[in-house]
Amino acid sequence: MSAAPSQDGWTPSSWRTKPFAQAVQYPDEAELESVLDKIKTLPPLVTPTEIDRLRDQLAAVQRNEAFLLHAGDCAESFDACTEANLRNKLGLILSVSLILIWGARLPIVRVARIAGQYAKPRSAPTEVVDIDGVKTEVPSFRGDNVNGLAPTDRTPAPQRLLAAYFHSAATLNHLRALLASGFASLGENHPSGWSLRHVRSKELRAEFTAITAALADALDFSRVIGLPSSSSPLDEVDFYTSHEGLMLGYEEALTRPSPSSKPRAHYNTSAHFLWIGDRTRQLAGAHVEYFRGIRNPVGVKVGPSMAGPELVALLDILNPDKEPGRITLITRYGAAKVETHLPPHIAAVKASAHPVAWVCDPMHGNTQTTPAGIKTRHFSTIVAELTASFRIHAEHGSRLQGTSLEFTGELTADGFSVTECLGGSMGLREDELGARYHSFCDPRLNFEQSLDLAFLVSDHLRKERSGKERGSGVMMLETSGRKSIGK
Ligand SMILES: O=C[C@H](O)[C@H](O)COP(=O)(O)O
Ligand SMILES: C=C(OP(=O)(O)O)C(=O)O
Ligand SMILES: [Mn+2]
Repeated sequence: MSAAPSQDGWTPSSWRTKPFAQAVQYPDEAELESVLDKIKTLPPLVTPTEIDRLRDQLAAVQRNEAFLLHAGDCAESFDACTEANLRNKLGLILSVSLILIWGARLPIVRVARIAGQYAKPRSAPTEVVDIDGVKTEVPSFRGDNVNGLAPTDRTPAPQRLLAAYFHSAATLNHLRALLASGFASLGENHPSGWSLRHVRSKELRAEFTAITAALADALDFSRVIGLPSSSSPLDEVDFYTSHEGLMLGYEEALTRPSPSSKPRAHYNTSAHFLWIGDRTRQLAGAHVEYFRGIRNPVGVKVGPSMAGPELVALLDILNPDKEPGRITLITRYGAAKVETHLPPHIAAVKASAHPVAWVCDPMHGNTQTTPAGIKTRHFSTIVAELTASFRIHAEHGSRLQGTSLEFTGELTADGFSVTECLGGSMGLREDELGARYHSFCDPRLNFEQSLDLAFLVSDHLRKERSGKERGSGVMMLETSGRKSIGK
């Protein structure tokens, strides 16, 4: 167990005296406190040992010895917590990480937005919806742990926090069981659960199969010549969970002192990694106060409204001891703004000598609404921000060390992927968005689009490794996806 940094005045509840952005107003505060008291008695979902291991691995990301894949749903829902969905989601994150390993020849640190990603900050506190033909203003949907998606179910209900705990526990239990049963194995037990049976593109299937076959071959070769190795880069796979730390009452209830460290360190045991959203990162606010005291590695969303000095002030509060592995900066400016905002942020952080992992979230700055009122993102814009981020880091003597994506491996019963983002190799069109739009909040890349993106990033990392790319040109900017991966 690692030593705790000094925490002057911090307690798991010291956030309660600070201004709270995106606050949820419960009609019955006493009921809320009684639900939180119950959660305080429930067992932790993850352990300090796992959390410390992730922090060490993120320190390796900061040293460019690993690459971070942070990905999953914008908002999980209780109803989507099914065996099929969890297999498909785990399958996608493992597939994408294999593709990245192939190109980068680096370990991929997998941190999923799963097993607790239920709360959503919103741009507007209310929205106008149609209820029985009448335009009615109702509170916005804030995620399954706050209120219901149905317009008539928008009153925040404390019992939903308890339901979130149990859905997180069920999710985590199933993921751990799948991984312990060889779900990630590339060997003979390779389950079809994360094969690409449903992917209709022959090209995608062939590329992925070639990679897994080559990896299996390499592993076989190491075995024959007697190198110690596991049977797969994904055996005994490290897989971590994360969510936005928004509902601080819930986070406090799962914040537990580690028995073995002196002074006592507090761990948020609801997930390995938590992040502060772009809407709740006020220096004097409740979220920053809470986050500064926990030992977990912390993500910070960095949007276009963040000023350089403010970013450094935030780092000073969250990581006063400049501890490696503690802070991951997740930049999300939008393709049109990255050029303006990323360079000064790189310069400010460099000058401060704060160790950080730089990660690009190419999703949240690139949301658009179609004329039909559907929230979507275009694959090409996502690629554009990611491309620019790789290049800008290289031009400024820095390095992009990971990516944060909203994607899902979720399939319909008849084996079709969701239709929420435009473009990609399947060339998804605006008039097709309605077909299988299942997201409760932001549009996610579907299985095929996620593989498209993985091949692009993998190819970039491969070229960079072999010295063919020096940070310019990088990934191609096609609206319809990739050409073919490099050999
Ligand atoms: O996931 C991020 C935010 O919660 C989301 O983008 C907000 O969406 P909104 O602008 O529709 O409120
Ligand atoms: C709310 C999110 O993003 P941001 O805070 O960057 O808008 C998110 O990642 O779901
Ligand atoms: Mn989102």
